[in-house]
Amino acid sequence: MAAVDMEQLLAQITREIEPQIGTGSVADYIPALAAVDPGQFGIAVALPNGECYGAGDWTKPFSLQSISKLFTLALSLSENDEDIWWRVGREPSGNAFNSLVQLEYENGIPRNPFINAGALVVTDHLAGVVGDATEAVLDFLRTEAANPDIRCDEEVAASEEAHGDRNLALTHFLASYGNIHGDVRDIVRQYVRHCSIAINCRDLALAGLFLARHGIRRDGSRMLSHSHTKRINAVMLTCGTYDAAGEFAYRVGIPSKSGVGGGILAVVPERCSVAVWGPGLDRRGNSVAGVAALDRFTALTDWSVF
Ligand SMILES: NC(=O)CC[C@H](N)C(=O)O
Repeated sequence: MAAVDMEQLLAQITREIEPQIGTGSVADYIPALAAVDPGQFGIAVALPNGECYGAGDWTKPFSLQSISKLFTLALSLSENDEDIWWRVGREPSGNAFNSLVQLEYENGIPRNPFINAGALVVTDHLAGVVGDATEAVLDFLRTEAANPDIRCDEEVAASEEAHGDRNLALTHFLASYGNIHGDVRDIVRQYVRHCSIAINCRDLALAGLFLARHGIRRDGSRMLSHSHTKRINAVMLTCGTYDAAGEFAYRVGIPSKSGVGGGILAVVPERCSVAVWGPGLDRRGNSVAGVAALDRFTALTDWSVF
């Protein structure tokens, strides 16, 4: 698709979903996120050659939140290290992202890396390899987006840590099964800090391009094998939008990972990565305007994995 077409397409999508912007409710269990103006919306598309197009508030930073789970998983697998799959599964949970109930009857092995329990285990695993999982994610995002200014929003991190009983409970519970190897408080802190990274749609789309390029990074080096990339995309499709993944696949049809900051990173293998942001969430925790925009994007381009 020619450059000018992509710009027109994104402007058209932004116009079409206008009635959805500002609907839904902002995440209020993290007080710093509750203060975000819900009437914002941005979309960016990055092409495999590195060109990037956007519309709306696409250069305005928002809280990465659960989308960071995608980067911790990719970084964990990047050493050709499959050990993580002994500690976390690959099945949709059918439960809320921060649910505790499944963990006990599944003996401390979280269903997948994209629910909080699974991401806490992945953070612990990555920390064991690289030392600090947050720094590893920041370094990756800065390099792929060519933006050294990407930072953790310390106010969001402090707010989340101050209201972090559930994540602490999950981590202690995982530790009781031997599925956390580091210090519980330190792992929760690293997890909260990579969730609290502030990023805009442009930088996020660029950082997600490796998934559209079968594991190749911005500088041409290979981060993941073709097969590992395909598998991450598969887990995104089946588990990336919490317990709405079935409906999301039906409506949108491309691998995606959402976060309660209202962002969604989506991938069309070989064609593009797309980042959308709208802070108003539906009851499952996915951005209302973001899902609507991706729905229009795949309908208008006819790009889908199906
Ligand atoms: N689904 C999300 O985006 C949740 C991430 C958030 N940091 C939490 O742990 O609750």
